[in-house]
Amino acid sequence: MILYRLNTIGHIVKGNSSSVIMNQLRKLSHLHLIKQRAYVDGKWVGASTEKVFQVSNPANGEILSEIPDMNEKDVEAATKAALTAFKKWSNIRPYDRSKLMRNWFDLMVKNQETLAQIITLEGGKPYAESVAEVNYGNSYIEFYAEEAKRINGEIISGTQPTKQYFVTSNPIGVVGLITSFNFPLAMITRKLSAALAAGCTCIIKPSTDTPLTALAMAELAHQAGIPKGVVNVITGSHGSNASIVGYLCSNPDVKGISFTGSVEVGKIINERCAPNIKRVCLELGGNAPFIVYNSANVANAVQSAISSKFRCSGQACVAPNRFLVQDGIYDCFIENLLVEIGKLKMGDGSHKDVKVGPLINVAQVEKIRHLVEDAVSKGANVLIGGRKAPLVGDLFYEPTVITDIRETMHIYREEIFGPVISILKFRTEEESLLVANQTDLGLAGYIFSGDINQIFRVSKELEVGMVGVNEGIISAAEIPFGGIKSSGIGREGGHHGLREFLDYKYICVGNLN
Ligand SMILES: NC(=O)c1ccc[n+]([C@@H]2O[C@H](COP(=O)([O-])OP(=O)(O)OC[C@H]3O[C@@H](n4cnc5c(N)ncnc54)[C@H](O)[C@@H]3O)[C@@H](O)[C@H]2O)c1
Ligand SMILES: N[C@@H](CC=O)C(=O)O
Repeated sequence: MILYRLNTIGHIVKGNSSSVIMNQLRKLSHLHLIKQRAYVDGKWVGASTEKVFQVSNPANGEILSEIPDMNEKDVEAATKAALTAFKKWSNIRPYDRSKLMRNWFDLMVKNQETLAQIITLEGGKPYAESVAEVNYGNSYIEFYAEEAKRINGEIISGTQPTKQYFVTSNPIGVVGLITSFNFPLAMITRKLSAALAAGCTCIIKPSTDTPLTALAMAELAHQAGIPKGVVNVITGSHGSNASIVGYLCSNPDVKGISFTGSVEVGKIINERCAPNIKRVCLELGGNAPFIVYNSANVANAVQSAISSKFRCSGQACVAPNRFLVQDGIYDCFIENLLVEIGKLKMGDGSHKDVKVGPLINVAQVEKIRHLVEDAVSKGANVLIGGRKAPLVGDLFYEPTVITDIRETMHIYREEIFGPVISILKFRTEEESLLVANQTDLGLAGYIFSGDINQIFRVSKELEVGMVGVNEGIISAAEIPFGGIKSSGIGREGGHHGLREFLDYKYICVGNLN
């Protein structure tokens, strides 16, 4: 029998190894971007303790890889590397930063199929969605490679004739980028590309559930010629997250933290960063209303509901959470919705025709189960689904529609993050706004209406950072993505996203004649 082991740069080679899962490595060895090491200072490294943790495929539980379970000592090494690299990276010509980012973009495009396969393997989303994520994620690299050349200062016209005021834009320094499992590529490129363009160096801490995509991206950044120490990826198990992230938040050499994840962890990060007055950008959870008014095009509203709700099995921060449907079209909307849901095939995302993959882990499945059971116990009606799908796999939950949602139910206020459509009927526009805004969260909101006056009125009143009008997919590299209320602080994407990684410096030249 041929045995395989990892060489010092994390590639699979023939030889003896006791720590890796041989069958899986053999099966995956054609995916040359699957790594078993973290990436620090331009090198592929293990944890200082040599501890590892397993990454598995949520569709079938198969172990995909074992990767380093790092600790504070490992993060310290990454921080030192990023600090050393910052001196050079922040001072090279923006055109040179742009060129290196463009090289990275080209390699990401060239390897898009392998990247998409890795996303499906570790995250479970249907392959077509993974390809869409790679394209979407790459668009941030392309966008910010161009923006890197346009980070300009200002000359301000003053009232005092003997003084001239200048403002320069400068990178804030080393930054920690901590990301969620659900978009393992795009949530990183959205942060990393803006940070690199601004001249910052980075320590990336990908989700414990989906670190392989991040490591594959690091390999391509390495091949693109991005200098050592500029991009570092550290990995950790669920048990190590608090200490790894805690170190990044409290080390004064790390000047900013950009976090994408739950409100719960976002609050911890905000608290940990406060003593050092550290810059934070928090992209947190949502509770999006999806309001369908009587004048809406129902066919469009139904198609948009399907595409925005079932993307990543409902595990998207901007996924609609509460469907508010006006009484005049309520029956018609539901009838059409059920027909479309009946067409959705559930299964392993690597199989053709699968539209709904697994949830990421047992905790997520249990959360959905509890939310639906609580709603049903308080009077909600299940029209379709409403249960786990053990015959498909342990982490599958059936696409579900429940109606008669009330304020007392947990599902009314909490982010569902699963394939469950919860519906309320309303009569007046005033009532719809009252319900839509009755939440602490304010990420996205959707309006379906044929009345232009209503569209402007409701867009203005919705307490959210982003509004989709007659449209369920609103993300793009060039727009400011982010929320208000407890959904976060700051924006990612567009020229706005650069500001999270820049400081202004005002220079006054005085005593001029
Ligand atoms: N607003 C946005 O742009 C956006 C985008 C994607 C996801 N999200 C939100 O992310 C959440 C789902 O993602 P998730 O389950 O990966 O979130 P999460 O908060 O559990 O994890 C996010 C990151 O923090 C790490 N982490 C987990 N527990 C930690 C702890 N105690 N201390 C320090 N770090 C910890 C994780 O490993 C991961 O890297 C949802 O609420 C979703 O709405 C928001
Ligand atoms: N789906 C969002 C990320 C949140 O999950 C996006 O489109 O960027």
